[in-house]
Amino acid sequence: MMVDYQALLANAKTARERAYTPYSRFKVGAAVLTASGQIFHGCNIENAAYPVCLCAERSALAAAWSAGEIEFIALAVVADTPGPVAPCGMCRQFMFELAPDLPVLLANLAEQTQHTTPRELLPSGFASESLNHNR
Ligand SMILES: O=c1ccn([C@H]2C[C@H](O)[C@@H](CO)O2)c(=O)[nH]1
Ligand SMILES: [Zn+2]
Repeated sequence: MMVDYQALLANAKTARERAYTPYSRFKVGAAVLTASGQIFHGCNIENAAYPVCLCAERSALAAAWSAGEIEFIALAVVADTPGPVAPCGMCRQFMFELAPDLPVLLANLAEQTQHTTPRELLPSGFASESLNHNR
């Protein structure tokens, strides 16, 4: 499937506007294109108990997955950062599990971009094959 990254990034920017960030004031948006051609949005949703905060990347992938859209084509993430936004470690692990080779577009509002994948973002990532119960 040909991916319209400009459109995906525009969706991520729209999602970013919906972020709930009373604590950090740092808004992040994400958009994932699935095999059916649908786009699912994600934004960060914070909490007074800080560790409960949900990132935009996990929000978007969970929205798609919960809708039964488990085949991801591409993911865009955007924030108001000096360069392309850098996903947190938890999101890197989360993305690595569900879609290690998913094309990921990291961007900022000025549309400085970086194309990458979860595998590239999390070298030597922990995966289910590492678990004892598989041996
Ligand atoms: O890639 C990122 C980086 C940070 N955040 C969120 C978590 C928290 O709500 C805020 C500040 O870290 O930004 C994301 O959603 N995605
Ligand atoms: Zn994160």
